[in-house]
Amino acid sequence: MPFISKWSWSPVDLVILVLLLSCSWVLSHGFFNLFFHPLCRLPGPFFGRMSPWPSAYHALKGDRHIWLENCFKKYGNKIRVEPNTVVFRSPAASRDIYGSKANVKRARFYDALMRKEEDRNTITTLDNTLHAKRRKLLNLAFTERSLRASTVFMQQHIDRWNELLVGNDISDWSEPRNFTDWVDRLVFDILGDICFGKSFEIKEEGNNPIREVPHAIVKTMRFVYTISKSPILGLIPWLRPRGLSRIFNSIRSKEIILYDNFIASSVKERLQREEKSKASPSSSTREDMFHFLCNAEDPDTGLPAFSDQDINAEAHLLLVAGSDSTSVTMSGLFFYLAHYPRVHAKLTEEVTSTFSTSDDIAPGSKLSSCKYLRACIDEAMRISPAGLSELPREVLPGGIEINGEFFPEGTVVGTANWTDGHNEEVYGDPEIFRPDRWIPGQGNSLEDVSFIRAAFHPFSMGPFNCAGTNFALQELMLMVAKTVYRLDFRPAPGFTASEGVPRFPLVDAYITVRDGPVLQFRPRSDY
Ligand code: HEM
Repeated sequence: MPFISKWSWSPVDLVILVLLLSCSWVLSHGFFNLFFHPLCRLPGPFFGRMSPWPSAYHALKGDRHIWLENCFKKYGNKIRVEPNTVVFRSPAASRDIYGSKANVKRARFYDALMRKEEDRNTITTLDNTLHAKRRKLLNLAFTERSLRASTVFMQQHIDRWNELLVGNDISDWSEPRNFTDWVDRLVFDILGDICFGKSFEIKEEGNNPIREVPHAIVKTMRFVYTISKSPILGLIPWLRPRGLSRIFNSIRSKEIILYDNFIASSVKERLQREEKSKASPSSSTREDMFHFLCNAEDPDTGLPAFSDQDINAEAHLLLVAGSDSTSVTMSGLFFYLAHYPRVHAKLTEEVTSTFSTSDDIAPGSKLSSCKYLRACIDEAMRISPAGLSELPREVLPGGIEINGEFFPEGTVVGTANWTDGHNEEVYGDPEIFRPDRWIPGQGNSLEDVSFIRAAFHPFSMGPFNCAGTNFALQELMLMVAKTVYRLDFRPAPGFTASEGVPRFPLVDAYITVRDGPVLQFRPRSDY
């Protein structure tokens, strides 16, 4: 066959051919994205409009939120940061995208959060109807009754944590404490107790391999976030049953394996206890979140709403969604309190004048009357938000109007908590930690406060908003009030923020990654 021998390829020829084909694919796609894509007229960084790689690069670096901020400065309040993604910085756009009537669903990004199909839970259910059904059932774990039942566990953990923060020598400042690590442990223990009726006990001294789990979650999220911003995203659902799940499984760190096993065994144990208490109704039932999930019934069939596999998947969601978000708010708040002594003093004054002892601090009208405490928490969620970049939503058939402009089906849209919270047009002095901005009469009119409140959505809004909002706010109010009542704290020597306006450094990985502040604690002198 002279024809074939004439056309035989050497390995070098093949490599060159593959390279040429790849280059022409990338260039023709880039060319299309720049000049013929339906969004081609929108402003944004040149390479971002051409391909998703700049976005993936900043996701890898962890500074995607800062990149968005710089793009807004350069191109205005609407930017095309990826060929098919438009991010906005305006309160009206937030309402259009996340409001209850928005014609959107969660974007494919959420698919990347699952290792395998069986891990699908409420946040990764992309179909709106299925999500609504699942969310209605998940809400059963967040009723007033379950919140009340969880209060006592929260208080016990916080009381113990305060003791540990001070250490043995109460007459002097404690050893320097990396507050992020310490608060991660507290929040994990509370969630373990409330979700499974079993605390992880990682805040206690001694060896506990689960203690590494919060770090392992961060590592996993940084990896997943980069993948989710790369062109590989679209292939994930196809690749998952074709080997990707196996690869993800095999590269799990030992801490994540340990954590997965821990959740699986806790879920199993907790299910058995629930069965037992059903069998002997006279025994006391622990009304943790798990109890409500186990007993949820599908309204259509009357059968248990969640399979054991579903409960396992929801348990993972509750632990990740409930831990990092609360923890970053605490770390941000304590960083700013340590660097703004007047704010710290005003907060302490409010809490100590409201309660006669730290043990009296409990949910109720007195705690709700602490307006400055709530303002400090809001200010922390504005300046160090949980989730820095956009929560991506995909436009459904029929398109959507955002700020009066039409966007077609398939466009990915969003607003980013970090750039929203640092918007000078809304906050005037966004770099300053100023809780007073949330309280009318402290140099602000009622209109000023209503204006910023209307632009502030730390828990998102609409059908995909945070299921744990009330739980999180109660937990935060208790943790902050008890800690400032009992303890004094300061930046450890050598750990004060450098010159200029202090800013708590944050890394974007869909969740907010943080480190520090490094603080020292001691009992308050008049405590
Ligand atoms: C300061 C604390 C918290 C903040 C700022 C926060 C914020 C958020 C946000 C912005 C979302 C939407 C995420 C997205 O669409 O990608 C969300 C979802 C969620 N959060 Fe929270 N969260 C906090 C604490 C908690 C806690 C303590 C729990 C539970 C124990 C929780 C459970 C959930 C769940 C289950 C979802 C998914 C809801 C759904 O898909 O329908 N969160 N949270």
